[in-house]
Amino acid sequence: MKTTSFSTTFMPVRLLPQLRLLSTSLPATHFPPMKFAPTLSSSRAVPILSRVFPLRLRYMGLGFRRSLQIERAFSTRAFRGPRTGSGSELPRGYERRAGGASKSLIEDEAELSDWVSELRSDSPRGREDELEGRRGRVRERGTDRESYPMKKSRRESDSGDFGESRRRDFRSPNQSFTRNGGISKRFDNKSEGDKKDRPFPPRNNRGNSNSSGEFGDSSRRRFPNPNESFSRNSGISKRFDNKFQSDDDKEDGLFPRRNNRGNSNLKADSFTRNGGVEGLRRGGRETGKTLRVMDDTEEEEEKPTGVRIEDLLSEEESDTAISDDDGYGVLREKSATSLFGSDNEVSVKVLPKSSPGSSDSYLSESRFDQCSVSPLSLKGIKDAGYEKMTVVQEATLPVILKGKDVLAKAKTGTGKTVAFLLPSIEVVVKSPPITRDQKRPPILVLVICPTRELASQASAEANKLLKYHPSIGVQVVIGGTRLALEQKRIQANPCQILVATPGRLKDHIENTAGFATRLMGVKVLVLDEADHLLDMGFRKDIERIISAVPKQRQTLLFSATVPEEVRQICHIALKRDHEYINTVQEGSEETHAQVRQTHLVAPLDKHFSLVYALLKEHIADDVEYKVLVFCTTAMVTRLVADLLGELNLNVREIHSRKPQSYRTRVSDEFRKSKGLILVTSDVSARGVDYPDVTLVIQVGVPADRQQYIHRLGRTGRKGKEGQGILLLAPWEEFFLSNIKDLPINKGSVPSVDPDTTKKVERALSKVEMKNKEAAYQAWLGYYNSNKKVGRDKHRLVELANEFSRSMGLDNPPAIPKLVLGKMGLKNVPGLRSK
Ligand SMILES: Nc1ncnc2c1ncn2[C@@H]1O[C@H](COP(=O)(O)OP(=O)(O)OP(=O)(O)O)[C@@H](O)[C@H]1O
Repeated sequence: MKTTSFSTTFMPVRLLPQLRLLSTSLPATHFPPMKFAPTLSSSRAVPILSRVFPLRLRYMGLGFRRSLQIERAFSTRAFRGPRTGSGSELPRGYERRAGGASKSLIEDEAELSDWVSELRSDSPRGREDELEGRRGRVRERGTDRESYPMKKSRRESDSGDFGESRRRDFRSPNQSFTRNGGISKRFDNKSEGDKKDRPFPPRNNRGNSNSSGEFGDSSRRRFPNPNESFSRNSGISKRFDNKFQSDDDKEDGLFPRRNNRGNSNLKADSFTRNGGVEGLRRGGRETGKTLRVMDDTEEEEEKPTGVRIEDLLSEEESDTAISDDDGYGVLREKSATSLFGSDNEVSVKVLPKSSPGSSDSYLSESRFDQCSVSPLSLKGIKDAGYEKMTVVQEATLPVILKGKDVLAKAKTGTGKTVAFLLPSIEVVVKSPPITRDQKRPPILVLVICPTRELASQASAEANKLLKYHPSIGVQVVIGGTRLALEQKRIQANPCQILVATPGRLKDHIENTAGFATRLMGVKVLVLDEADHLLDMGFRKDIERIISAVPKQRQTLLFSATVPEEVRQICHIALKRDHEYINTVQEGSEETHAQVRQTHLVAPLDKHFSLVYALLKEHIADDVEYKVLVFCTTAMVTRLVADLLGELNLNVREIHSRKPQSYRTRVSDEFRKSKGLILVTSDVSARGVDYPDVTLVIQVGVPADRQQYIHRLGRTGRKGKEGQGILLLAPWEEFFLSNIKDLPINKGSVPSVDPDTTKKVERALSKVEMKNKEAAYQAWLGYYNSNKKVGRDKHRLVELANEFSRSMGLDNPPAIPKLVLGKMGLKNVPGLRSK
């Protein structure tokens, strides 16, 4: 193994402070003993290459690896029943380890095109959401990126923007709903009656799980009446209250004739949580770790440009491998008593494996007014419709209010945003108010989110909580708009709380006068979706941001997934004595029990028809359907949305190639709508809080286990019922080993009748050729970066051409030679170049 010593010779001067930061925060005693595997690289190209190639460090706990196989025979009925024994046999004292999925670091072709450019320009890059803004800047700066063919097609395609929505059914926009902000506190019984052997059991009796009668009257839920209008109440952030007017309202004839989802039978026990110590979610202390470069499921990848694994690791990362134990800060169990007892440390109690009745409740018995937050915040909380704390709020609030750094893990849709915002607001409340003569008032709370949607959502939630704090301002900087406009806005509207995406924030640090000074006031730094922000795609930006805020601060890291890598590197942001609060109960999965998960394995050429058939079936079952279809890349997303639009489904699309104004509009619409399908790339995978999503379909292999969990987490939020389907080709089945501890069942592939197949083929023939070409190229890029699929280039090209045929193309589209070269695919038989 070749080792190169780390040298600053090649290091840009501006990176030196970050290195200092890293080195001072890497005490040798901070990590458990580990086998040192990687070697180091000093090249400036390394961070870029490390994003280009899907390599990640893998850490593995000693001595335990879950071996339980979940291979229950699956019929479409099977997953409706209770999931006993589906992977809860974890020995005490162990936290579940993340699976060893390889992560594709090229999330979509935007990224692909950017890394192609990076290889030319050596400029740093972030991930999908950030990329779009940067592309804009790059264009402004006049680089040659425009020459990249995919960009060209994007510009062309974007021009149609929302008007391009073809013949999609826009019935929902004319409707606004009455939504009571009340919190759902019940699960609904799943009806076992009326079962058919199909992947989508009818949603009879589901009830809409809104305790205060949201849509309670089923007669009002007859959605197909496009003139029906509802009023909408709280529970939805202000920002998303804009009315969206559709341009189209066509009948597609796909709506069901029935709506069987009446009020539910309640299973209160499974939903409300006993506030006693018994009810608390706890995590066990981590034992030693072994650093590995790869896990069982991974093998050394073939690197197209001949870069070795060791070349992709930085010295900082390698250093972590030789540190010792106790690098994770304090892992303490929290109990409800800690909320109200002044300073007393809580009793430590590890819950046994999930027990009936405590499995998946997200609300605690503790009320907000029982804890020490300011009366005005309490008023805001009340108006937002929150009374009891969620489990993660109960567990983290007292610790954060004490000023401790926290790394918190809690399932999707369980209120993490309020968990970090509320105590942060309290810090502002206790700080001196901004005075008029302060030219550059300090930013006291800085919240970083990986996507624009998420940042907007967090700032909207903050505004809700700040309703009675008129002197506290929130601003959001997310890119997608011209930097100059944003500069003006943040200068004109002083704020103490800033919510930002990393790339745009970094831009402001570097280019906005006085901004860096304002950041020196930061008292609380929050990384939402922390594991994502700390992975290789964002790491450099995050390090830069951390170096721009004071060392004396409180840092909060939140996510639904905290893989070992993050535990290992969280010292980048957190103090040594931080607390790791894991509210995912020992023995319980990281996904929600009330979300039925299925995987279907079918040949690639059947996927389009299957997606259509699955959607049709779901729509027929549930008049209030609200579906997210996740695709591997932005261009594949566009293709699938085009296809479903041609098939007259009521569909929207969202991905990084859409302008921000469009993304915001579609996101708002989907948040408010029912009877709508949103086809999306991973811009919607994390954090986005769309209420009442009934089904999440993931088409093709997700980037990794975490992404699977986050995507699935768009349904089943706040304890509601939901369904997830993962559609894989046979050669993608390897991914299942990464999620084998989750309660996912094998589904029987529905048969697609010849008429449907023909209908889909006809619809595909109407999809624009350039969109198919772009999808093909993007598909190739995505799977090329997957270390399993991309390893065998010949096979990869065969599969890509299968994908091309599945789009109805006789010949695979030609790809620019330059792109093929950068993908390491030059001269691979079966590819056409231009
Ligand atoms: N105490 C509470 N009581 C009831 N509802 C709450 C409470 N706190 C937050 N919520 C609501 O729960 C929903 C989910 O919250 P949030 O989006 O913060 O979840 P999350 O845990 O961050 O999810 P994800 O992991 O997907 O990012 C939101 O609609 C929010 O308004």
